[in-house]
Amino acid sequence: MTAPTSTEQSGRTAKLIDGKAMAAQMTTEIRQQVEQLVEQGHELPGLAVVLVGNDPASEVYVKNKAIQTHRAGMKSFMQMMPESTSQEELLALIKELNENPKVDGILVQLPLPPQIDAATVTNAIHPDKDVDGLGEVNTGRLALGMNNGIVPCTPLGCLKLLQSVHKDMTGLHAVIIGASNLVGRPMAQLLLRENCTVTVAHIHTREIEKIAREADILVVATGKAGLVKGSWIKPGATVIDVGITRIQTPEGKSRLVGDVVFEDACQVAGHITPVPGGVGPMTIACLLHNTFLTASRHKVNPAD
Ligand SMILES: Nc1nc(=O)c2c([nH]1)NC[C@@H]1CN(c3ccc(C(=O)N[C@@H](CCC(=O)O)C(=O)O)cc3)C=[N+]21
Repeated sequence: MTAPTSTEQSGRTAKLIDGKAMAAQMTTEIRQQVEQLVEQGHELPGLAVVLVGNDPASEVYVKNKAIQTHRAGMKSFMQMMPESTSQEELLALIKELNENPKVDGILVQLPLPPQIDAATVTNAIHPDKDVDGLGEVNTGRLALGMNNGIVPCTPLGCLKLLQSVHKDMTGLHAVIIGASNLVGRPMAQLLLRENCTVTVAHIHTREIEKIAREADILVVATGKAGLVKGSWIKPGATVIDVGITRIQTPEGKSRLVGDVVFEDACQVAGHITPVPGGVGPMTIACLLHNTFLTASRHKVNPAD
């Protein structure tokens, strides 16, 4: 890459990390693996997605997951439940899905209505069908550095995006902004496993801008649109933007933005993921990957 000269006006220096293309490639590979499994006489892998309530954004995501599941040649089971569903009713459904041999993976779309405790529900999913990797067993395996667990989809997608830029992350300083169970914490575990020096910054962190600027790898997962400005980024850093917020434009339309001010960050970063087209599609591709993984374990090595 040639360095931009001072005469270049809006010299976008950052290279885009194309999550959409990587996800499409992964989906094609999974489809081929599914075909091999079927040729060996096994049934199609099946993914059950449970949606409670009718949040329009969640409905879009869940439908998208079903479309991608079919694209990978796998079976999808959609379970829509009303907003008023009790925790007992949801737990009863999960028990049924745990026992159903056609179901290899179970995902309960978050967030859940207030009468339902997300942790209780997540832990009710059998660890071998926990394709979100959010239950205690798979969380524990990741924390212990074991490689027989299921890794949560979004952090796994972020890792694959990072690996497309960095062959070896040993010794790099990775700063993660956001400490959620869904993204920040498992991301920290994965980057530790890659021999990074890991800092997790969160809502109580002091001098967060200064810490962010020390990052060779900056993963932002706060859900706060435009939190990270260009000035927060070390020149040449790799930036992974996990946030997705739908905002209204002055023209009365809506568009998706990330947690990073994209245009500004492009002037400073070395590599950056766009929103949309970055982490989102990789999250779904990793869900398909996890479903294929659990299906192979159920079907090919049922004793393991
Ligand atoms: N149990 C559970 N597991 C999840 O993995 C989970 C969840 N609950 N609840 C909600 C979040 C959100 N999430 C997304 C996945 C894909 C896109 C995605 O494909 N985004 C596209 C744009 C989609 C659009 O146009 O709206 C993109 O970024 O290019 C976005 C968001 C998974 N989540």
